[in-house]
Amino acid sequence: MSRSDFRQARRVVVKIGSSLLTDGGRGLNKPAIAGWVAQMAALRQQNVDVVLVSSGSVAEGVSRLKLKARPKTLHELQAAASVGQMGLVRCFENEFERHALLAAQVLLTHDDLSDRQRYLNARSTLLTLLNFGVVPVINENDAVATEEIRFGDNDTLGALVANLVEADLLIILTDQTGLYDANPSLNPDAKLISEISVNDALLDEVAGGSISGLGRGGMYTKVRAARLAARSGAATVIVSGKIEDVIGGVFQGGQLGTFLIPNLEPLVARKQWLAGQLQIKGSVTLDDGAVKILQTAGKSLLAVGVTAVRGGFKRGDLVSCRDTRGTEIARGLINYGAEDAAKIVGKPSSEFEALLGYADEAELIHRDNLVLV
Ligand SMILES: Nc1ncnc2c1ncn2[C@@H]1O[C@H](COP(=O)(O)OP(=O)(O)O)[C@@H](O)[C@H]1O
Ligand SMILES: N[C@@H](CCC(=O)OP(=O)(O)O)C(=O)O
Repeated sequence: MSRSDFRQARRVVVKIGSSLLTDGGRGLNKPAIAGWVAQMAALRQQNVDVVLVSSGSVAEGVSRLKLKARPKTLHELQAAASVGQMGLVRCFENEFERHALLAAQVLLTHDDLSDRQRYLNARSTLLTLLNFGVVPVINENDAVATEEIRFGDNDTLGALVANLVEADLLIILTDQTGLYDANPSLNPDAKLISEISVNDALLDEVAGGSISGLGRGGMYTKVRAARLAARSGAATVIVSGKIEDVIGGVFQGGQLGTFLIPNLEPLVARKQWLAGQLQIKGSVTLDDGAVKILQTAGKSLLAVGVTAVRGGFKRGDLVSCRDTRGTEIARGLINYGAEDAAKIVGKPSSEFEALLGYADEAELIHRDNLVLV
């Protein structure tokens, strides 16, 4: 993969760090935010889906509450984040509105992405927002995220969101030009790394922590995020948010910041990621027509093509799709639990509501969540 491929990206996650957003802790940098929003709006104009992961709630809360320093206790941090998040969303909403775009606040905790059912729910919500042309503005749900369930840094959250929505590109905007071969805040001779494979062991040596006291992870969590994002095939660029039209420049393949090259093609990566995610919890038997459609047309699996259901799986679990001889054809994340799936097999989605009393997705397994074996 090379930078010129970024132009083909259909879905981009932009992550903006605390120190940038709050201008080194001096309160929200509104002119800069206006600039990034304009750049994201330009991507939307080109029909590229944009998801924003924005930090800054704690830093903005500290500034609004006029605290002298970032609080140390968790409850004070949570209170500061709650105050600051108001400022963040107000600012983003105003700015997106100028470009006739709707934004949506989505606050996530680690649990939301590790629990299969909530993972699927979060995914459906985000994809639905993107279908509506809305820009989701995501942050960690700091008010309730206790130590055990924290992502802690938004680089990790950005990468998990990139996995969740299967983004092609993760752009991490920070206060440095990119990743250097040593921390440039401490070493004036440090040199910028323009491109490097996410697998390169050098990364483990050069990526240090944050020293500003505003951000949390430094380059260490950004490198880890790039590796996580690469698991579903996304490329990552770590770049300064201060460069003019930085988002557009990266998207056009400009030599900006550090490009962390994913090690696998998106499709292969996605397949491995899905397969490696979980244990198989059950199986569904497909009729010959459904087998053919899955194998040749890359379509979603509909209940109408399923003849039987086995196992005690829940919504969001990984199930194996087998032909009538029992040979595995594909595996994927199923949208209905075993009990409900058994009620709708062989039926068109128009009958789901009458059969179940509710209707969720029209597909039993969406093609994005399905990999051929
Ligand atoms: N090798 C490196 N190259 C660049 N910056 C580094 C490196 N190692 C550590 N850093 C630190 O990482 C910081 C950026 O991360 P962080 O403060 O968490 O910002 P953000 O809020 O954008 O996530 C830089 O300001 C720098 O001090
Ligand atoms: N959720 C926290 C962000 C954590 C954080 O500081 O992240 P980052 O600046 O990206 O290293 C907040 O909004 O303040």
